[in-house]
Amino acid sequence: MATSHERKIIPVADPAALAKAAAERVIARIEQNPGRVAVCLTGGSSPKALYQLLATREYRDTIPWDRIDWFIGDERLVPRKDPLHNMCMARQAFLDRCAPAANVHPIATDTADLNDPDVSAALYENELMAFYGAEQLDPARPLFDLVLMGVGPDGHTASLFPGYPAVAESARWVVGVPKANVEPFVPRVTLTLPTLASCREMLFEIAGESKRAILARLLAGEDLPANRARSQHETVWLVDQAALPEDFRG
Ligand SMILES: O=C(O)[C@H](O)[C@@H](O)[C@H](O)[C@H](O)COP(=O)(O)O
Repeated sequence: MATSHERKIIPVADPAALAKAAAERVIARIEQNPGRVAVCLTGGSSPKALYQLLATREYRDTIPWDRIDWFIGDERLVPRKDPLHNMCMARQAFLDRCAPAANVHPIATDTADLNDPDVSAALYENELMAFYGAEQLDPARPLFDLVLMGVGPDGHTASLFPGYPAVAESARWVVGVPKANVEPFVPRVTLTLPTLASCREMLFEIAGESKRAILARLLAGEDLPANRARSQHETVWLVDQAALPEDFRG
């Protein structure tokens, strides 16, 4: 049953504990769906430890790789082998060693229209719709089992930056963003809030002292994209002690 817009905050000790807690949630989500599982990954530095953990023997041997499809919530418009490319990071951290190539769904960035994020967005929207088997999202049938997310210093999540039109987009599944609000200032492609919301669980990983200031603003309820991003079902924030503002520390 949908818990709609509630959000659960789970404090953990440090980045290692956070990666482990996230890995356990990934496994639990996979186990809850005996069919084809869809996971939407995120970029940035925060999820790297989780990705590397999933490739270790302990997790790798228990994950049914054949029935999991891996998508990405946003992409930077750089060549697909550039270290700044989000799916490239995920590939290097675990997918290339673990997942069948056909189950990995990157956003195309190596086209002749490399500088046109709208072209990449339209291609990915078509791919998501084909995977889902419909052009309208049905709240009773989420697109993703799990969506991973991070938070940027300005309160962005995916490539949904404060005040940008992409944040208000309600019809399109994927949109182009001509310029990012933070480094790298390259064009981006991002799934929109309704698309990201179409999941059984949205899982944020927030760690480190550098996140404390923005986390305080978010917890105070400021209207920022990371606060608007909610699953139609379950939303969980894993937060380590260094990121937690004093009032919230255990
Ligand atoms: O492409 C991106 O940059 C991301 O998907 C972005 O939304 C990221 O999750 C946050 O900026 C947090 O980034 P860090 O994990 O590097 O702090």
